[in-house]
Amino acid sequence: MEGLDATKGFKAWSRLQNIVIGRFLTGQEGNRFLFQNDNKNIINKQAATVTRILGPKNLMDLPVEDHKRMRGAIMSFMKPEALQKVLTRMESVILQHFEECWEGKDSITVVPLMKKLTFHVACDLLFGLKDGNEREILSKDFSAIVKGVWSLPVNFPGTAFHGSLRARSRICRRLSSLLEVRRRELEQGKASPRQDLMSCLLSMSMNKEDENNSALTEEEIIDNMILVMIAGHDTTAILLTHLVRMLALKPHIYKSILQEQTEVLSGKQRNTPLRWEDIQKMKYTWKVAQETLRLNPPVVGGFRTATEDVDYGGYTIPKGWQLFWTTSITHWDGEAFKDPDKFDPAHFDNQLAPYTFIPFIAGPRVCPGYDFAKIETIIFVHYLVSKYKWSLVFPDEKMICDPMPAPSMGLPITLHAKGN
Ligand code: HEM
Repeated sequence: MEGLDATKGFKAWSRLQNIVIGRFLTGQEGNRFLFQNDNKNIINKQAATVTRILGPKNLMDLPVEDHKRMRGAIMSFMKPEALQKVLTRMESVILQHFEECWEGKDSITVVPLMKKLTFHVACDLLFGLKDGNEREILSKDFSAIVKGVWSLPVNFPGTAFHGSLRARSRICRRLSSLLEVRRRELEQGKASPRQDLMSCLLSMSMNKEDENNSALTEEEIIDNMILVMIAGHDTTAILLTHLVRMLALKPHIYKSILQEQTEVLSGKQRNTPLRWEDIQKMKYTWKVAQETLRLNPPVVGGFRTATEDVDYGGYTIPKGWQLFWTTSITHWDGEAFKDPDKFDPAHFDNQLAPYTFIPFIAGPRVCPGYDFAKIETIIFVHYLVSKYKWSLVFPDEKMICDPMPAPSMGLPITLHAKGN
C-alpha cells in the first residue's frame, strides 16, 4: 500500500468532482476518447497567464500544424537513435552528481538532490551548459518560473507571478546569447548539430534547404527550450524520488534489481561506461520504474478544451467545456491491473491494454521525453544500487501534492555506502 498514499486524496477528490461537475474522463474508454480526439475536436489550451510565462510559441499552445512541425524538431534529438550518441555524457553527469552530493555523506534529503540532478542533466544535454555558477543562476530562475505557473496571476511587484515573468525575461536573454555563441560555433564547425537540443534546433533553422524546419525562429527555439526544461526535470526528479523510497521499503525488489544489474554487466570490465545494449537489457529495472509511475504518477492529470460539441458515452459535451484526464484513477483500475493496490513490477510482465497506463499520456501529445526519462532513470538506479544501501528516516512520511505528489519533508534518508 506504500505507493498509494501519494495520490489517494487526489483520487477521492477527483471522484467527487466527477459527480459534481462531470468533466473528468478516466479509464481506458475515457482516455481512448480523449487522446484519439486530441488535436482534432479537443485541444490543449493553456490559461493565458501560463502562456505568458511559457511563451506564445511553446509546443503546448501551438496550432495543430505548427505543433507537428515543432514536435518533429524536438524529437530529432529525443528519439532513441539520437540519445544513444549522448548516453555517455548523461552517465558522466549522473556519476559526477553521486561524487559531489552523495559520497562521504551519512544522510541526505532526496527531493532537492533529485531536482538538482535532473536540472544538471537537462542543462548539459539540452543547452550544452556546463558552468556550475551559470547553472545555479538558471536553476533559481526556472524555480521562479514554475512557482508563477501555479500562482494567482497577479502581476504586481512581490507576487510569484510577477517574479515568474521577470525570471522568464532573464532566461530568454541568457538563452538568446547562448544561441548566438552556438550559431557561430556551428557555422565554424566547432559544434556538432546533434550534441544537444539547442544545436539540433538551431542547425535545423540554419539549414534553409530543409523545407520542413527552416521556418524555426529564435522565438520558437527559446520558448520550446524553456518548455522542455520545465516539462522534463521536475517530473523525472519526482519519479527518482519515489524510486528511492520504494526501494528502501521493498528490500526484495532492491535485491532483484541488483541481481539484474550484476547479470547484465557480468564479464564487463569495472568502471567502463554503460553501453546502449546494457541499458536495453535492464528490463526489470524499468518495470520497477513503471510500477512506481503507476502508483505515483508525477503528472496527476491535465486539461483539454472541446472546440465543438462532442459526443461521448451517450452525452454531448458542449463546445468550450474543459475536460480533465487523470492518471491516478486509470492506474488503479482492477481490470487492467490485478491487485491494483499492490506494488508489483509483474504488472508489466505482459503487454498492457492501450490507454490503461498513461503517465506519459498517449496520442499526438504523448510526452516526447519518454526515452530521455527512461535512460536517465535506468542509469541513476544502476549507480544507486551499485554504490549504496539506504534507509528512510521517516518510513511513514506523509505525501503532499505540490503540485506533484512528493514526500512532505523531502525524503531524508540515511546512507550506507558499500565497499568497492
Ligand atoms: C518521468 C518523467 C516524465 C513524465 C511522467 C512526463 C509526463 C508528461 C505528460 C503527462 C505530458 C502531457 C501533458 C499534457 O499534454 O497536458 C508530457 C508532455 C511533455 N513532456 Fe513529459 N514527462 C516526463 C519527462 C519528460 C522529459 C525528460 C522531457 C524532456 C526532456 C519532457 C518533455 C515534455 C514536453 C515538451 C511535453 C509537451 C508535449 C506536447 O504538448 O506535445 N518530459 N509529459
